Amino acid sequence: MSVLDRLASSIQPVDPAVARAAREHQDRLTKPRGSLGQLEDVSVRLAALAGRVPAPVPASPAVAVFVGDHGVHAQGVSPWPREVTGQMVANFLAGGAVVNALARQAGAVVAVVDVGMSIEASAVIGAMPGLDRRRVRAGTGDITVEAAMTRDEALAAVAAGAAVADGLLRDGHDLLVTGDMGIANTTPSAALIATLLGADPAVVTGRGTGVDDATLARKVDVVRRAVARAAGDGVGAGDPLGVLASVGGLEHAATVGFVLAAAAARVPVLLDGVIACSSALVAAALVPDARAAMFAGHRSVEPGASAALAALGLVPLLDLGMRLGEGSGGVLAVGVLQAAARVLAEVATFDSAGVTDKNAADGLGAGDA
Ligand SMILES: Cc1cc2ncn([C@H]3O[C@H](COP(=O)(O)O)[C@@H](O)[C@H]3O)c2cc1C
Ligand SMILES: O=C(O)c1cccnc1
Repeated sequence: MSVLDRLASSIQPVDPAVARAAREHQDRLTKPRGSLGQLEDVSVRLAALAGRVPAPVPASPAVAVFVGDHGVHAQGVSPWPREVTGQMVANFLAGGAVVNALARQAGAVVAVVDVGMSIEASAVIGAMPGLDRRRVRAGTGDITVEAAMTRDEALAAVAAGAAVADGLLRDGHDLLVTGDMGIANTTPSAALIATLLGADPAVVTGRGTGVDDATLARKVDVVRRAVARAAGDGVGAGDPLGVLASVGGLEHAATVGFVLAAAAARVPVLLDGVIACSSALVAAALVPDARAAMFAGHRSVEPGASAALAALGLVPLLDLGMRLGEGSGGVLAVGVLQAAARVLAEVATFDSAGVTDKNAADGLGAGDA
């Protein structure tokens, strides 16, 4: 049985009756119905995922930063050299990156996982204690001319990501967050989104680290060529694993496995930016019920992220104009997700607190207030 079959068979749909019970309980809390906006929806989704009302308040978050390099870097889609992938890995392990600071703020641990660093990137860091070494191959192929990786390599990276999630869950973590590092990885993210959604590359390709107009134009053309090359190889949206292998990245594949393993364990997984959103599209295409475990941490500035979130039916918890990756927008949303769960678990009801409930009398429904 392949890792995908195993994950798919262990992901069950949520029980709509639990979601209804959570919504009814939310509507009895001492506040005007709907006054907590999206927090109410998140609390209902968390309860449905947990299979009980209220859901437990996540107490131990963990972010996994999956690292990979990209052959398409040779096309000039990012101004940053590949070595930066490795240098940032050293920074993560030393606790000095943005994701480390935000994870400390959120009380989250940071796992750094090499699933696809290039030789150039790994050469700059040497032996790195603390790095979780699960490299499937040293960087992908240039997606404008060849598949990023083979299907077997994609499956191996999916398995690596799932194993990381399983390990974190075994260690007692109850909220997972996706993270990524890989210079040029916003390009395969756009290619995944364009292919899976049938979207125009010009609409879903963004500036990544902040490329100039000329580089953006080249990047759109690169994504267009990658999508066309994949189609020429007979790979289309109906074959999500094929799309992942053809135009994705190793950190994307690992993120797919990470998200699916969270869904299998009925544990919420906070998605970060465009790399995570493109990976989540693949995961949802493979196993639609996995969407129940997905929560969008934030709305990345990258246009592809919004396109993917809309297709997934996810509303981001934060919208701060961020465009970093690493898991930064995911860990920043940990407190919001915990707050949503805490409200449903701890706020008194009109009955228990002896507060007069005008909601029903006024005919106010959820969303009206
Ligand atoms: C110093 C530095 C830290 C980062 N942390 C995340 N990224 C982010 O930027 C990269 C993707 O953007 P592009 O496709 O334009 O190369 C990824 O490594 C992503 O994680 C970083 C990028 C840099 C340069
Ligand atoms: O959306 C993201 O996560 C992102 C955006 C720009 C560069 N790296 C990552």
